[in-house]
Amino acid sequence: MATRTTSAPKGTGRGSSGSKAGSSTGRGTGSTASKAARGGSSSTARTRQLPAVEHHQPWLLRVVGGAWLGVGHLVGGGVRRIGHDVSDLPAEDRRDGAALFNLALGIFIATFAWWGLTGWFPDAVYAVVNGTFGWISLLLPLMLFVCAFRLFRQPSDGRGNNRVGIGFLIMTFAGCGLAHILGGQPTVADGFDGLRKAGGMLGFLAAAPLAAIHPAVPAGLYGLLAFISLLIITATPFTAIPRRLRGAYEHLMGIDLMDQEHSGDAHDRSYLERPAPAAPKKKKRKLFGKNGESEAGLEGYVGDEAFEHAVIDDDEREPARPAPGVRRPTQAEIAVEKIKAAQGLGPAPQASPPENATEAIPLVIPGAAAPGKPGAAAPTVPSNPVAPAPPPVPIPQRTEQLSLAGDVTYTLPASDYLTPGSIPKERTEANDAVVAALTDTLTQFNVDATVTGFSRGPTVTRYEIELSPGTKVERVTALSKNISYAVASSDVRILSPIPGKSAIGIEIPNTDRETVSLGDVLRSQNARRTDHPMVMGVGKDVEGGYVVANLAKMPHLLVAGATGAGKSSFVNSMITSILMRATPDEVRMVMVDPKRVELTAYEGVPHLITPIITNPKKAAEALQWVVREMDARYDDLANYGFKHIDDFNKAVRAGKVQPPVDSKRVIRPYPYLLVIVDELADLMMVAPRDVEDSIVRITQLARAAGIHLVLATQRPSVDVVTGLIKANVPSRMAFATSSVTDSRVVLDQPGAEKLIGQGDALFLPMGASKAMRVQGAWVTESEIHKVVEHVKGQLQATYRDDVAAEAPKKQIDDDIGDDLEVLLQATELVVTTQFGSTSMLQRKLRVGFAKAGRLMDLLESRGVVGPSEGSKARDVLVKPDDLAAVLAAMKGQEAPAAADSQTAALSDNANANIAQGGYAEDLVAADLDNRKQNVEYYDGSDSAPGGHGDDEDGSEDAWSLTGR
Ligand SMILES: Nc1ncnc2c1ncn2[C@@H]1O[C@H](COP(=O)(O)OP(=O)(O)OP(=O)(O)O)[C@@H](O)[C@H]1O
Repeated sequence: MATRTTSAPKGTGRGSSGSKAGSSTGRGTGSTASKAARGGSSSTARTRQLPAVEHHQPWLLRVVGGAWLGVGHLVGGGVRRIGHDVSDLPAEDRRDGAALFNLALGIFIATFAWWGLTGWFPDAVYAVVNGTFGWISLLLPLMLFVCAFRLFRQPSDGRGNNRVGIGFLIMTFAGCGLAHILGGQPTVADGFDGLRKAGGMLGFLAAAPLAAIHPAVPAGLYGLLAFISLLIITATPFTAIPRRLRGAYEHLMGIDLMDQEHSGDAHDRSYLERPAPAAPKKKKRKLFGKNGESEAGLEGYVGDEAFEHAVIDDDEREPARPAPGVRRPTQAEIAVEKIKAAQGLGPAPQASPPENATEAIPLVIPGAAAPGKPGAAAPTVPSNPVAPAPPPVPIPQRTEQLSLAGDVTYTLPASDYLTPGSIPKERTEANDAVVAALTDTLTQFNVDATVTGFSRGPTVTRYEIELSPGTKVERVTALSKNISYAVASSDVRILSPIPGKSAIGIEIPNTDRETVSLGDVLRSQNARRTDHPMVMGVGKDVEGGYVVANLAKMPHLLVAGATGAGKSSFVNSMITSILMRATPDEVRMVMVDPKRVELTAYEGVPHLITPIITNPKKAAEALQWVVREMDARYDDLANYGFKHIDDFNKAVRAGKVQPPVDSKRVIRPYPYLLVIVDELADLMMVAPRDVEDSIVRITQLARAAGIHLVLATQRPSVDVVTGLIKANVPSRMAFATSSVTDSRVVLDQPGAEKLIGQGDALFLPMGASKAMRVQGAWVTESEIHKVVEHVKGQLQATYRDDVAAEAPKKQIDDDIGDDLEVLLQATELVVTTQFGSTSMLQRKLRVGFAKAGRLMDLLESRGVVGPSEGSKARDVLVKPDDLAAVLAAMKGQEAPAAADSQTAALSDNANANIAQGGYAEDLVAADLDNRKQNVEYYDGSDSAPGGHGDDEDGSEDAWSLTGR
């Protein structure tokens, strides 16, 4: 009390606040902690008082204190470097003074208890210590060393340190009692020597009164107490004892290693060490390997994969908390089961054999009482232990992909270009304070619910609340404003329930956010689980797990958020991920950056197919080029009978795709094509119809062609992200939006408006029902520069000049050339028969296959027929009645008056064709030229190449695009 009176701010006239503080402290740890959580004035006042206290310290004390701390920091620095390095602990979190004290005391006691140092001073202290604790004093240095080690390395884990300290105290007490019984129950009358050889004075006082009843009473009681203290120190709940014992046994016997070999780790190791391919049976099954191809070779197709999803799963992540009475098997148990199964001794392991135990590891919070259960301690369980930052193991180099087409050797960037991030904190005092504040709030409002744990992510911590039976969920959700008030944060988000758990989640921003480095995400087990070139590091989720996703499976992504929310940083992480993992032969990119600044760093990387496009008009044209590229790829897929480009590529690599006889075409695997638009709004302003049409066309079909769109915008309004675009872009990444309306546009649900910006995002990959909160991966400018310099040093960019070039406006006649006559005949034939078949043109007009295909393309571009539909005949869009008008328009004559409407309809058709799959009139020439530039023209014999001569749409066979 005296301290509080002196430390209250002087002369501020706030005597009442001082006394209020006094009373609140009197309520115990919980309320003090809740005040800390509320931060603001109380904590500020407290920090302000400190210098005043220090000022009044005598100088000698300050010098000695400073020296002590100096030595503490020195020793602490060394201890923190041992094993798993935690040397970058923030200075304000350290407790080196207290740790050094424990260490010094331990050494001091050890000098005489262990090493028998004599002298008047050690003898005197020995007499005191040994007289008090008996031979248990031998163990004291050990306990003090453990405490010192924890305080040096985990000073912020206050509750954990207290737990260990309390455990040791109980253990000492119980040990002395036991030692007294085992030492023959000496009495004081027998002399102190007898007491010293037993449990000392403490043991005598603890055990003698009970021994009067029967010696078995203190023996049993203190034996039990010693056992309990062991559980407290090791944070082992009763229910987990068998599991821990088995775990320890298996660890000692080396069974855990076998377990790893049998499970995911083996895959990772094999990844690094590249064992001979002859031992796949023990490997975890990996369905899709490089370029999404099946490891099983050509037998597997992309379409074999059920429940496809974009996020690379974290097998090691704790699954949902098991229902009461059901326990998940441990890794070790699974290993044992597997071994038994392999030996024919038992069935293969089940995913979750029911057993009567739970997994929770309660950590007791002193003073934090569970609501509705007065006096009961609320256990706090980090529901999902935070994954430590992955050790800086280099991202494995994929040697098999290092040679590019044309015998170019390509080395992927070294993983140390991306620096490791800060070590994640598992739990800080702020977390404990929030737990106390939440508990207080629930108690105040008489809600029968308990804060059962929390998981700390980089940006927010999710606290879990479990309701007592009969308590309504609404009773907690209705408290959202009170909770915000109690924790002094307006960004509280309530999840009811946490997906996969019977618990309510309350997400509260961390006062000490952590940066998620892209390097760490790409080095994580999840990222190393696959070497698919389209995998990107997304960030870290609320449970501290690394989120890694495959862009090819999204298959298109909308990134939206207010300015400064972190979109561009996300796009940077995405591009850098690709540059780190993929060669230009595997992934090519088209970057559209109307803002002109965001993506300039990537100019010149060999993955680009065209220089970065900054002009919105050209960007719209580039999208149309993508449509054409997609169509060309589809033609190949249709001609060679594949449904997905991965399967086609696989067949090409296996030499199973041969170009048509007489063709000079060299068929190469198609790279994935990633089209990144950094500001969609700018494009939509210039050419909304064209852009929307192209996007819709690409998004509807491009997945199988290996073409993927990423559309970013800071204006997620309905005029930018139109209904059509939304319907076709299934994956969403929402950064903080300025309104709930914007959140609904992006995610179809509210939530993004509650995000706290700077990389805090809700990720909704295709197929997921609930958005996942992630802190986006962060990559610095200098890291980007290093990576870009490296890849530019490997290979020069070779741009295609037709992507964003002005589409040449050719005259119709030029386009048709000498073929006008035959085109007119073809038109007549198709319109009168209402049958859009290339083979028919070939037969009736007696033209070669290639020419029939070209005529069909011209008819499509002029809106006479619809787009190719594989082997089916094309739709005929012109009625026989309108034939005259169409023919006149083709000849360049004025359309007959009666046919005016048809001419208009014709041009409408042509426009509509853009959306439906055809090309606008003025793009046709570019398209054809484009194909000619990149293809070997199959100068057709009458039979279709590649054995597809009977296809109705055989024209498509005549044009073969050379894979780049
Ligand atoms: N993942 C992240 N981790 C840490 N900080 C981030 C992250 N993402 C963004 N930031 C911080 O937020 C700032 C703004 O981010 P960014 O430029 O990506 O926003 P934006 O949404 O692209 O904004 P604009 O639309 O105005 O370009 C960055 O400079 C950085 O300081």
